[in-house]
Amino acid sequence: MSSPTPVGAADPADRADDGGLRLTALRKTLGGRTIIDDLDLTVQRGELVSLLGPSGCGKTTTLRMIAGFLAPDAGRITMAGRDVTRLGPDKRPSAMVFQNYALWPHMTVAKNVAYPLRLRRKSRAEIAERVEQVLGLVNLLHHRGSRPPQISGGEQQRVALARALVQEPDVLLLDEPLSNLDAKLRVKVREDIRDLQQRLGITTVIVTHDQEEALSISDRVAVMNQGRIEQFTTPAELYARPETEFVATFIGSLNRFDGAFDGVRIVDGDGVVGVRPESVAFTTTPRPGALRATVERIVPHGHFHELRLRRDDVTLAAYVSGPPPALGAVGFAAIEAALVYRDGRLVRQPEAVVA
Ligand SMILES: Nc1ncnc2c1ncn2[C@@H]1O[C@H](COP(=O)(O)OP(=O)(O)OP(=O)(O)O)[C@@H](O)[C@H]1O
Repeated sequence: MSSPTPVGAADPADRADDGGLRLTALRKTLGGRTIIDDLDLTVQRGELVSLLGPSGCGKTTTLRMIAGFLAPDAGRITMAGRDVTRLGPDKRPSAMVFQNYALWPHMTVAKNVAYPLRLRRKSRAEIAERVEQVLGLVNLLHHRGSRPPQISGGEQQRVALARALVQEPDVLLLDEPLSNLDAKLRVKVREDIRDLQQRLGITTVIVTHDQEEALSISDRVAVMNQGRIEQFTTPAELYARPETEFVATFIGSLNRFDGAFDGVRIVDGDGVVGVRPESVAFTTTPRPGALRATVERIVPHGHFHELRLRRDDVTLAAYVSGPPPALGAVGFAAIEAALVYRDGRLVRQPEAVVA
């Protein structure tokens, strides 16, 4: 028998909360459209979670609600076990790094970083000490007297990060933190962020539309689609067992066929079969169930090649390591594993087929 929870009593779910971040039944309507719909998400203390999804799926809206810049229409947000749903950004134990960094161009790096502490009326001595400490953490001590326009994009990003960290937040929020950096710097900065996040053990949520970025630095990834979370799991699990057709298509590359899979080949059926290019083996000798196909295109990717194979009106992407076959060569494409979806949901685990 259950009794109603008395008003003001702690929610049992909160007591189980280990101190991270919890979103419960979050909802937001903007311009007459439901942008976020009944969204639940639990981020453990010290965990790094990415919100990943296509443009317009509601990632930034979710992050802004977590930060307190946007009020949800319904639902609850707790941080470190405390309900913060009705608190403004400055009253929450969270700090945000904005996509455009939002630095004051006329202030020095040190003054930018000190800014949130000055707002909180910390003493001069404490401010000086904490600013030095955090500039050390992000390797920017030598730039403490520079102004943002005088330093590089990557350095500006570190100033923005330092300005968030100096607040010693329980929850660190980053909105597309790497989108303004060039490809090479992006990889370095994302590793730096991950490194720092792990060293400080800080609960972190990152918004990104870049799957490689999300998969490479996150403990878990929440894939969003049209205001909902499609799947929330580890990067490895997300890739190996995408639970919906949307996730399978969004993460990595996929050969997509209408039909069913009999363990060796695509057959008639009312589902969708997804085959990763690395699950297609291309050989010169026939194999049971393999499709005779021609190498129509070869794309080098450094340590592997991507082949486009054609048989009549069917094309198939395959990855091969080692020397690629010749263009126009005829061989046999065998499907070694497949993901099968019905009504958009995974119905069968990928399986290896021994020929
Ligand atoms: N103030 C607003 N009024 C009306 N619609 C809005 C408002 N703010 C955002 N939206 C809409 O809400 C949807 C989600 O926007 P949001 O910025 O959260 O998406 P996103 O996933 O972060 O996308 P992106 O990767 O492009 O930044 C979009 O369709 C957007 O047009």
